[in-house]
Amino acid sequence: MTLSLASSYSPPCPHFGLCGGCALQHLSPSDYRDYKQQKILRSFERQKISLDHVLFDPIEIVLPQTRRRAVLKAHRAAQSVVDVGFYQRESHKIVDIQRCFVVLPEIEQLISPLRQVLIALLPLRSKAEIFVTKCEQGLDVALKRVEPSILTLEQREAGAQFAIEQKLARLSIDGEPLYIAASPTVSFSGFSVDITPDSFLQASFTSDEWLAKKVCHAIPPEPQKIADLFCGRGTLTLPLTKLGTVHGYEMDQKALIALQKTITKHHLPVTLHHRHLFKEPLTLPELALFDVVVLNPPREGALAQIKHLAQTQVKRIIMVSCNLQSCTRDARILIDGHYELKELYPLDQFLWSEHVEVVTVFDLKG
Ligand SMILES: C[S@@+](CC[C@H](N)C(=O)[O-])C[C@H]1O[C@@H](n2cnc3c(N)ncnc32)[C@H](O)[C@@H]1O
Repeated sequence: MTLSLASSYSPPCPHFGLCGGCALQHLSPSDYRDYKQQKILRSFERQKISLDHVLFDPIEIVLPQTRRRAVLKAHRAAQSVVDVGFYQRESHKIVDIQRCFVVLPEIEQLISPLRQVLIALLPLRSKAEIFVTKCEQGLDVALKRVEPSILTLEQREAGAQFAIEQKLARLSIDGEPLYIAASPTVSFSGFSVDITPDSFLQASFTSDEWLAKKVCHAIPPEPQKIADLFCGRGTLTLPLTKLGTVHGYEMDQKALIALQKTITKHHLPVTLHHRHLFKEPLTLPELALFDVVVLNPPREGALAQIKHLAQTQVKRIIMVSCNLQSCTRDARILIDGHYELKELYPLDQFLWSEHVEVVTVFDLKG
């Protein structure tokens, strides 16, 4: 399918075409679904991976107004003018937005008050980034690239006043909390985990639940010894504890400390390991200790780890990938090793973008 901005479907967002955020909003819902589905098929074809005998579900598309995090850009263009929004496509010019149809309504509603408070906080002609995350206690807002030491007492008071009026959970400025009403947490499968403004999180609560459901469903029924590689703050680790004992591997220390706090509080059967899995992937003897390996690497995939995994006898490998290119490359290596692809579940968690998330399930051959 060719993409053209002259498509007859009318995009809902008034900023479409200028804002770089939602490149595919001009496609009708059915064309959009076909486009994503074809994109997945083409990626697997490129690696000559047949999907003929694979359980391949139709793509699950998240609803608009469900994204729980936005990284907004701001620019104080004049004395009383602050632009707040996203970059234009292939540009560092900010589109000053009034509407955003992907984020949660409460994040959209914060944009206008944010614009007002930034008039007080941002020096003239300076720029900032604003991380807004929905947590269990409200919104966690972090301004970055604003030097906190140069803020006057009046500016700090304006910031705190804004946080109180908007009922924020926390407001921080370049890593320094200016106001904390409650320590922000996100709940995975009913377990609350501390977050920081730059924590890795899946795009929405729906994504957490959908991914956890697909991964848990692919775990065989008898109690399992499970490795969760690239475990982050436990989006998958915590739901997996209902199905066996889990070993989580991750290189982000802050994420591990937050997850350990939750594990200890609830006496969960999880052991965490601080590990750089690109430099030091799990070895064949280490992998032999597990019945199932779950991995959810960053965009570049997990080449070094996959090369080891392809040679193991682990019964099942479940891979959650956010990049079709690295996903299919790594799938090809597993298939050239001891594994066959059995199941493929796609998730469209970044609505109207080119991204696709996929869960793939591999079983040991024969
Ligand atoms: C796509 S996220 C998945 C996190 C978690 N599974 C989740 O669903 O929230 C990838 C994770 O891999 C971690 N990571 C990135 N590079 C890594 C490496 N070389 N070794 C170990 N962990 C790494 C990141 O810190 C991040 O938590």
